[in-house]
Amino acid sequence: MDREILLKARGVSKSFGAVRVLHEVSFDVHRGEVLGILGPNGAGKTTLFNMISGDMRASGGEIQLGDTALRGEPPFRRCKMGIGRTYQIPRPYSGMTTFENLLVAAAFGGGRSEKKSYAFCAQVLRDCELSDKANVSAGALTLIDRKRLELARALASDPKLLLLDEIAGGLTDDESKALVALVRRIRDRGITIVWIEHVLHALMAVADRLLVLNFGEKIAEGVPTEVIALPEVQRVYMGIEA
Ligand SMILES: Nc1ncnc2c1ncn2[C@@H]1O[C@H](COP(=O)(O)OP(=O)(O)OP(=O)(O)O)[C@@H](O)[C@H]1O
Repeated sequence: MDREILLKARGVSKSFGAVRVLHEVSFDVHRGEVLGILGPNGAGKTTLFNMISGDMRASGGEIQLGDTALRGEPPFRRCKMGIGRTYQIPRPYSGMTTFENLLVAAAFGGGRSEKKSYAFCAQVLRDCELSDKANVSAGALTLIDRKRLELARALASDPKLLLLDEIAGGLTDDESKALVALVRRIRDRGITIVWIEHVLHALMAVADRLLVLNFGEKIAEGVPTEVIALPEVQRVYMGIEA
């Protein structure tokens, strides 16, 4: 695998008042990989995404995309720099059609003429198997299609780095397999992915490496099969006493 570092996080911390939710978390994301993030509820996973996307300001530490420090950059600038993300609670414009939602996201990511945006969004729709829902109002989509749309919206901003926040929950086995196949296709197109997911088998099917958080601290990082076999990971994540 190419070991070039696309995202570098060093000592990232976040507190809400006296409550510390992330403590000195450091890791690298290599270009072209899928890094899975595991951790029990409240471990700080989404907060970590908020630090990367700029939705929240870190209390300490540094994050770099390539050679560029992200400190002080607002979310829309980070999006234009190539960071796309999904949200645990999807945020489509429900009154707009699927295609219109993508056009808005593409305009936010920027850099394309209107004509090129149309062609690009049509391609993203095809990739995400949503072409036949292009003119359906986002509010009327089924769960799997809402998840596809959330992913498609992030892709429409043309990211180098895609942050996926729990997109596999609540799906049937077949739907979750289809989602895993889609994540693989996105990775194969050269987009680097960080995926927070509780659905372990989905994550294990595609992640190149895993990082585990517990109480805001990194407790493990490495090859997925080795990481999930660690006694501490078994204890905190799977509730298994070693
Ligand atoms: N805006 C906020 N104000 C205060 N506390 C917050 C805020 N956002 C998150 N927290 C707290 O920070 C901790 C970490 O939350 P976070 O959502 O990052 O966890 P998570 O690992 O993503 O959990 P889950 O798997 O349940 O989504 C939790 O205790 C949460 O209550």
